[in-house]
Amino acid sequence: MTPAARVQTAIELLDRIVEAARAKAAPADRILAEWFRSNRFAGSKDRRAIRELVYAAIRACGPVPATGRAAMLRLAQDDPAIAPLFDGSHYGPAPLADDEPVAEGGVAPRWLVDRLAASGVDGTDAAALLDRAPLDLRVNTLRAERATLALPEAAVPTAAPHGLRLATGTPVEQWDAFRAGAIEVQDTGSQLACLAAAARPGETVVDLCAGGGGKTLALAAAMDNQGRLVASDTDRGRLSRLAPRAERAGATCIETLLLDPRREMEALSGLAGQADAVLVDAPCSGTGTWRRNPEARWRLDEAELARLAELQAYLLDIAAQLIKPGGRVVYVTCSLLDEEGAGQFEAFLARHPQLQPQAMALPLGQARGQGIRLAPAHDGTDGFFIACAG
Ligand SMILES: C[S@@+](CC[C@H](N)C(=O)[O-])C[C@H]1O[C@@H](n2cnc3c(N)ncnc32)[C@H](O)[C@@H]1O
Repeated sequence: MTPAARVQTAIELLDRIVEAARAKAAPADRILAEWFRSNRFAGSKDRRAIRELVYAAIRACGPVPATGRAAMLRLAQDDPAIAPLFDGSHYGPAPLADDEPVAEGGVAPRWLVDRLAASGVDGTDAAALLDRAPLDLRVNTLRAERATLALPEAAVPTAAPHGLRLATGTPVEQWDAFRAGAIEVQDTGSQLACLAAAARPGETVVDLCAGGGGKTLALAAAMDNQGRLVASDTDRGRLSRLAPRAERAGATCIETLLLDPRREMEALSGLAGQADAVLVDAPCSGTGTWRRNPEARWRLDEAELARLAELQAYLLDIAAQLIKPGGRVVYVTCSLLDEEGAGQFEAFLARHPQLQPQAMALPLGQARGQGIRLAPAHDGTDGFFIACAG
């Protein structure tokens, strides 16, 4: 494909991504994957270039752009190599007309920029939410040790006790160490959220919103496979991805538990007052993960944020029922908004005066309310709010 044809393809894909974001339909990654699958003439260099253009254009637009072309013209303001490719060549974009609309730049839609600023995230802190994320690994201590693990490429130790960092795009999934379960791909922030849970061998631990088990596997390693680790979620599809991952990782202490939304305690009743620790990695806006998923900021609206905040409070209250006296609730969201972080946790503590905030020994982050906030600009991790009460 010519460079101009790549730009035109990226424009057409952006049109689909914008439409899907408005309709809360397929995410950008899936739209790209489907296009690549059904257009085999695009070689690996074309695919890489198109993906780069699409994601750079998504990052360059704050609010949802009107069209893919307007989004690409916004990117062209930052990248002087793009405008000359609007040359009307075969398969390329039509030449530029006078006064063509250019999409608005910025970090996010205005209402969301305001919410972030109200949570103390603005200027360079806000801009860093759209940085490109590095590739972080967690060495699985059930299979290997960071100090002695040999990998095909040199990796830099991170602040997380078992963490390593590599350049984005390193094909770790093809490495023997990955196939053997010695390493997991996991952002440093996620690893520190698991560290905050301080799970120990022999404990009863509930990972209430376990999803595909990214954090469950880290908890199993911290417990050295000794004790009871219950991974629950309401999403059957996500939860079903945990078993093969656990097998690869050699994690044998995990039980999965599928929950019915709004009837969670029916399945969890046997654990009421039993858990040493409950990790609540709650569904959230994901404002801390825009580095990986920049299009998420086009999908969020105020009603959705309010729905998520209500669900987070509800899940925290379930966690409070599950811990035994002296047990702990560890609350995590990959969001930088106070309504999903410090404010949410403060309200939880107010509803449960028997619980006190607990100190967490984390090597990164800044205090925010009764917890700790990790941020791309300050910590080089995804954004997270992490807090513990017991
Ligand atoms: C942030 S994700 C969890 C990610 C996961 N812990 C990991 O590390 O890979 C939030 C999860 O909460 C789940 N969830 C949503 N509503 C829930 C509910 N009522 N009870 C339990 N889990 C719920 C979602 O299905 C989703 O998997």
